[in-house]
Amino acid sequence: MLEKLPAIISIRNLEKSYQNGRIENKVLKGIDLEIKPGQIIGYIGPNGAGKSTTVKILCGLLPDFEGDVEILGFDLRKDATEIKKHIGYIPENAALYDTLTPREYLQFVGELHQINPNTIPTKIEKLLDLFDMKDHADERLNSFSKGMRQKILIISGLIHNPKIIFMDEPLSGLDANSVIIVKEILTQLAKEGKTIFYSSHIMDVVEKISDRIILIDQGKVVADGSFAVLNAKDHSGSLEKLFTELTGTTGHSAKAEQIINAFEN
Ligand SMILES: Nc1ncnc2c1ncn2[C@@H]1O[C@H](COP(=O)(O)OP(=O)(O)OP(=O)(O)O)[C@@H](O)[C@H]1O
Repeated sequence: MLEKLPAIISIRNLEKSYQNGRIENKVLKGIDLEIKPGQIIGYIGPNGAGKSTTVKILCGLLPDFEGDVEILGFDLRKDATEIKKHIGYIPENAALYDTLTPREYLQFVGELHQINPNTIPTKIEKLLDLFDMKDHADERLNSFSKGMRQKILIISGLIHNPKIIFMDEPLSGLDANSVIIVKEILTQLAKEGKTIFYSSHIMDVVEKISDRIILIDQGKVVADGSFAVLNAKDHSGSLEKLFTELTGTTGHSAKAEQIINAFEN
């Protein structure tokens, strides 16, 4: 069934380099992916693997890349503005307008997305209530904790009902109840046909919510499949173990001991 659906995101030979002075740092070294609609894609990899770079490219924030990307049938190079209408981006941290209140900020974001201004307040009210933020609706954002800011960021990424939601470590700073709510929201959104591209280091969440897990290391895809399929190949038992086996970072207790020794001696 899923095989027959056209890809909602199609990535061919994606490459990206950063120039650090005279030195070129090639971060993505040929990523090929076809992503079908209505799935939660867990995008994982070690620090510096190129996850945020991929997400930023797909959201049209880094136009300088090699390869071809099509999103919703639009060419990312030519039609980034059209694509941006249909996607939501929830980064780990983002600059919010600190002097605004959540109500003002979300109204502004809603209007940028050209939602009918009369319907935005009802939407905001509902979303703030769901995230337990109603009591803070008229306080300035500069007084908010990290988790409270993250909730506003999540709402602002979803307010225009995007078809594809890109999330880069979105649970950062959220308390246990909020994490459960966001996990539930993502599952529901995928059931409604939304596609979620979810990049994170929190392995147990990725393992639980993802229909498909893509592991990248040093700019290349090193594993791709559902957890059940990947686990059947590897028999690691958990995504965390699979991650460490495939990215070659074992011997953690010896490393911890070396670090402690380095401080003590
Ligand atoms: N603006 C930039 N200028 C130069 N180099 C960059 C820039 N952004 C990222 N890099 C480099 O690109 C590589 C990949 O970074 P990226 O943020 O995509 O990794 P990541 O997989 O998201 O890592 P993490 O898990 O630590 O967030 C790193 O080596 C990083 O130093």
